[in-house]
Amino acid sequence: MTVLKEKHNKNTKLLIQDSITKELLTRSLQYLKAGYPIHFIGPSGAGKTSLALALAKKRKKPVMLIHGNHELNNKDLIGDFTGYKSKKVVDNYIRSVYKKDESVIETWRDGRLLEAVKNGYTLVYDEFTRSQPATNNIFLSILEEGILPLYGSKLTEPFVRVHPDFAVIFTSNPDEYAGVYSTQDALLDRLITIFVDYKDIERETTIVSEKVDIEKSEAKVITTLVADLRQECKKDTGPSLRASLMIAKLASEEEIPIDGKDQDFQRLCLDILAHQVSRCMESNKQIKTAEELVIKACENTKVNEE
Ligand SMILES: Nc1ncnc2c1ncn2[C@@H]1O[C@H](COP(=O)(O)OP(=O)(O)OP(=O)(O)O)[C@@H](O)[C@H]1O
Repeated sequence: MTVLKEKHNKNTKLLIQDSITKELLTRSLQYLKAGYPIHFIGPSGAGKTSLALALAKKRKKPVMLIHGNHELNNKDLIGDFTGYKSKKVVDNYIRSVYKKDESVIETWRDGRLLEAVKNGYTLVYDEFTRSQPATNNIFLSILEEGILPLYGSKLTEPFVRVHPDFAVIFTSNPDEYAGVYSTQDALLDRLITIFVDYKDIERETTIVSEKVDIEKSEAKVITTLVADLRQECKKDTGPSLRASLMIAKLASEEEIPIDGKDQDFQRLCLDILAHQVSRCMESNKQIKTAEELVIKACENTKVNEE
């Protein structure tokens, strides 16, 4: 017999604002208001993008989102000619007179950065160090001179003035992460860089229990287990809050008991955590060692009713 549990639809997109997060958002908003760009840097899954989006929302201006990647170029940022529009008028109203007027014009589409700069939007440039430093150079003129140069765009005006309401929030992973470029000092020098680290177990537990339909004591089992495994990894690597949220969501939806001794729960933890933990291992039996660590961490868990 299946017992149907009543599930509440929790908002998985919601940013849980504990006092530390609230204070950080308030400070950052003040810096933005004073005209300084914010840069959240920290390990994967620490909550930088969520913070950046929540901060952008607080400005109550339209938000433009750009994701860094090594193929991003000035055409994506400034804009490009997308094709041609032609117009032909043939006038043969009087039979003895034949008049033909033909014109072809190129059609231009603004890039995301140009649109944000012109209209005073809040730009969230997520993982900006995944774009090539040369691409990001354009931000030097925006932040220093308050202009967006229209390099190589064939447009008649050489630059666009930055709208006074324009603001930018960057996020990035530290330099040692795979696939990121080091940022030019000149750009970093113009940003207020705030380190966003993993949260402690209490804060992660509150987030997991607020976002997923499980008890706080159950959320704590998961976040403690994940934090224990994170200890096995070097600084800034290892499983994050994202892994805790995945385990909690799947256990809740699949009705898997949150019990470290339960085989289904162990299987779920292995699937979500073992590969990530194995990447931190130096032994030549990485995956096996990681799996053993995950099972050990599961078996060490205890549910305390709160
Ligand atoms: N304060 C919070 N409240 C609710 N959820 C949060 C909070 N902080 C982080 N999360 C959740 O944790 C997960 C990871 O957050 P996010 O994507 O913002 O991390 P990130 O630091 O940008 O990671 P990456 O560097 O991998 O892009 C997301 O599912 C996000 O919803």
